[in-house]
Amino acid sequence: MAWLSLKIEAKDNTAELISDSLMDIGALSAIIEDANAETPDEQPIFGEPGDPPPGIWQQNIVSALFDEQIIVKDVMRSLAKVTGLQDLPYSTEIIQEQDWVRATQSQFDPIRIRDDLWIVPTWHSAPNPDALNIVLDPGLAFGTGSHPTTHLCMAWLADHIKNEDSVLDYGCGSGILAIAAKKLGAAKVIGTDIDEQAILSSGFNAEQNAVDAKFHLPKDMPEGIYDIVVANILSSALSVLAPALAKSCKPQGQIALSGILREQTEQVSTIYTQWFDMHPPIFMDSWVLLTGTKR
Ligand SMILES: C[S@@+](CC[C@H](N)C(=O)[O-])C[C@H]1O[C@@H](n2cnc3c(N)ncnc32)[C@H](O)[C@@H]1O
Repeated sequence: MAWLSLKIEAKDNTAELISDSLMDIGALSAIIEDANAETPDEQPIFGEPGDPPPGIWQQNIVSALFDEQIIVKDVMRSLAKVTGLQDLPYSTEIIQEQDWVRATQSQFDPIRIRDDLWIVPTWHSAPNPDALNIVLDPGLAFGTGSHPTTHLCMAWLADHIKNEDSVLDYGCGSGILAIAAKKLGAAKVIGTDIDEQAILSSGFNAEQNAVDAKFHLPKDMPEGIYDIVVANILSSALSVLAPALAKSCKPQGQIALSGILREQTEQVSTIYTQWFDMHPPIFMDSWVLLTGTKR
């Protein structure tokens, strides 16, 4: 058995119309991807809950899967009729049946943060069984460890957590940073996220790693003040949350902030300087980690 993959180039204001229309025409699936993915022009979009729908990139590829027997010219003709869009550039490819589970799993290898700290998908054996291994399945919540911001936060936690520290993970996603914090020796770890799915995933992942960390929606958070506050959220949220995050950090405690693009370094750092002595930024690809000590 084989399928036909049809890829259509689309501008930002037509991608969704094309994708929906392809499903109406009989596609088995249709997805929208950044046409500049994995190039320097890639546009990072997190799609945070509560944001206006970020939707779509400026240049998109709409990828649809059809039965191999489909006549592509007919599909393109129907698409033009339904959408009013003529002469859309497209390409096709025949996809042979494969073991989809294995194909998906093969995209996720263990991720090395340091020699002694790894993120290991559940179906892999640990490359270094003596390391601190965080066992994680790529799930619905953000935080598989492959993103530079997660990597930056985790490496920083590994260098700074002391036994008996209390840690707040603000925007916990999959719970990866909270779990790392606990495995690195923190005495008490709490995570929060506005996304209910993230709270569920975090709890599940903590259990899978046999660590005791608690996760709550912001409205259910117990009062608390922490030695370390880590927040890997977008800079807009970090700016709004600054007074609350500062209040959650003990005097002489540390804050670690990421989700910030290089060009936003100055802007975010200036806000946090009100409460923290900020340290030199640490960069990875287009991203930055900002850290500071509470005065
Ligand atoms: C970039 S992910 C980080 C996930 C994980 N901590 C990591 O480092 O990989 C950001 C998370 O912050 C959450 N988030 C966004 N805005 C928030 C807010 N105002 N309060 C709490 N969580 C928020 C999102 O739902 C998302 O799960």
